[in-house]
Amino acid sequence: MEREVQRVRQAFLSGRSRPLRFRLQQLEALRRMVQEREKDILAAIAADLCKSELNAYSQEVITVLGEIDFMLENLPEWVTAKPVKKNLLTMMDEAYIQPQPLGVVLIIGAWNYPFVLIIQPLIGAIAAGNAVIIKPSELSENTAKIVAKLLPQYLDQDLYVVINGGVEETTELLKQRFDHIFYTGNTAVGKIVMEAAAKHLTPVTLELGGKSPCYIDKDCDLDIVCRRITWGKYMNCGQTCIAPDYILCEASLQSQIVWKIKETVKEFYGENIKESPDYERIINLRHFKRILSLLEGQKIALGGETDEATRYIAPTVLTDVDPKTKVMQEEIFGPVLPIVPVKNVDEAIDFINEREKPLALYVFSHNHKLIKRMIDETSSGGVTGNDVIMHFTLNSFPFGGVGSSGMGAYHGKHSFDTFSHQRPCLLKSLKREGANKLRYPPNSQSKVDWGKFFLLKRFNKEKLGLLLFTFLGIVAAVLVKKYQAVLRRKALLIFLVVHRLRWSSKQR
Ligand SMILES: NC(=O)c1ccc[n+]([C@@H]2O[C@H](COP(=O)([O-])OP(=O)(O)OC[C@H]3O[C@@H](n4cnc5c(N)ncnc54)[C@H](O)[C@@H]3O)[C@@H](O)[C@H]2O)c1
Ligand SMILES: CCCCCCCCCCCCCCCCCC=O
Repeated sequence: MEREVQRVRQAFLSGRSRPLRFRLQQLEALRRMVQEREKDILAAIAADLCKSELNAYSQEVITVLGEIDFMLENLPEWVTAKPVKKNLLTMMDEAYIQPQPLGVVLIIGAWNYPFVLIIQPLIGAIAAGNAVIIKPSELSENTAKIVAKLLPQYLDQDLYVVINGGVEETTELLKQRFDHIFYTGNTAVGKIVMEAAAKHLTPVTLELGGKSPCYIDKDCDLDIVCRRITWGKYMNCGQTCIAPDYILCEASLQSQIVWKIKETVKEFYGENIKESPDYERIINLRHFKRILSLLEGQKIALGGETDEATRYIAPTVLTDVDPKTKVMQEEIFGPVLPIVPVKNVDEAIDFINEREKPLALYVFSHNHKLIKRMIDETSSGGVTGNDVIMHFTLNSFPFGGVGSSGMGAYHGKHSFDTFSHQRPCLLKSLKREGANKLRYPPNSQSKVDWGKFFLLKRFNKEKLGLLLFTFLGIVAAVLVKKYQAVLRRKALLIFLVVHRLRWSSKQR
């Protein structure tokens, strides 16, 4: 493992991942890989999650292709150094911020969207000029294998490396030194990753999970609300990090919600859900049993049917759920939707704020003010009002959690920033040493006063104009009387002294 990381580091140190042309070419090659090997990729995702290829394409491949195109379009501007505002002490210097790659990045992916969750951060890491080691989830083994097979056929083989394996391999990998670790998965392992990273002071991005609440106000169109919630909750069989985890609403709305979700389930998946190509299965037996244990002692208002052999759990709704029960203590990550009755929006806000900060928050209402209030008075990674999931699709948004749902963010420019160091660069001349005497010892009150003037004085536009005018006058004088260098310095000095004295007297 150590040798593999060393090999990738050597490749990074060769400098070839840095030029813009190279980054664009690698991103184009990645796009070619996705387009040319689409069938293999979709078959792998389909095998891992019992997912139709159409769904695999719309949930994973579209996002990846969109992200590559967005990077290709914007990268030339993002890599360009950006000049910054200067102060009086640096006004003659060059000052800019230059984004630079961090070095060798480790990307650890989760199984639930096994392709997009490793390829989307990879796109950002390549765009920012890094070398990358990718560790796909071992639970989605078909996708892990196809990615390990295809990437070396399209990308630089020493800069971008896939390492497959389980907990043992990841643990070994985490002992190595990286320049950034990007982890997607559950919060408990997130802590393990952060602890390992701390040993090398490696920065981390943690894309974690949590219980994402969904508040339904009585002032709304329940038909539409329930259709949108049904889509986001049962997509990928509930195994989506930003799926609505539970509903908060007034008790009287529960029966209508159950009825409307029931009707929508029929509309989406037909009479026989098991036969629907659009309804997936639980990833493995451990998760299947974990989800079943959440149903114990609950009032099942819809669904509840299961089949262990195929790891099928029907779209399920629980009503009158007690917040102290197990289903409300952990992230469900399955097709089970508890409804917790609350008296009103105040109680819903308190309920959310008494718990860990979620990855997503959803609120449905015709009342725009109520939605705004919910946003202002709670915290979560992201919010969608009157819909679910959709904020994930907008690559101008930073996607990530807050508090126990994660730290850092990615997508679009935010990925580029996550994998870049914003390096401040100040380029001075070896001339004009006279001005520097101010900061050299021995110090004196007069020097401190000058320092205050240079660093604290704010020039408004008028004064800056006057300064520029004087400066141009001096330059003109210099041109005419080249030999009168002494005079030029004196003129500047007089101007500055007058200004400083006026400023000091105003301060007193
Ligand atoms: N925020 C997001 O973008 C996002 C996306 C998807 C999933 N998630 C969250 O991830 C969770 C589901 O994923 P998961 O955690 O079951 O995925 P997982 O089991 O695939 O684990 C994630 C990664 O962690 C590694 N790992 C597991 N145990 C480890 C250990 N002890 N030490 C080191 N590495 C270890 C795995 O090899 C894998 O690569 C949910 O909580 C979900 O909300 C978050
Ligand atoms: C048939 C055309 C469909 C058009 C696409 C519609 C948008 C689909 C959005 C799917 C988003 C998938 C969410 C992935 C979340 C991954 C992170 C958490 O697990």
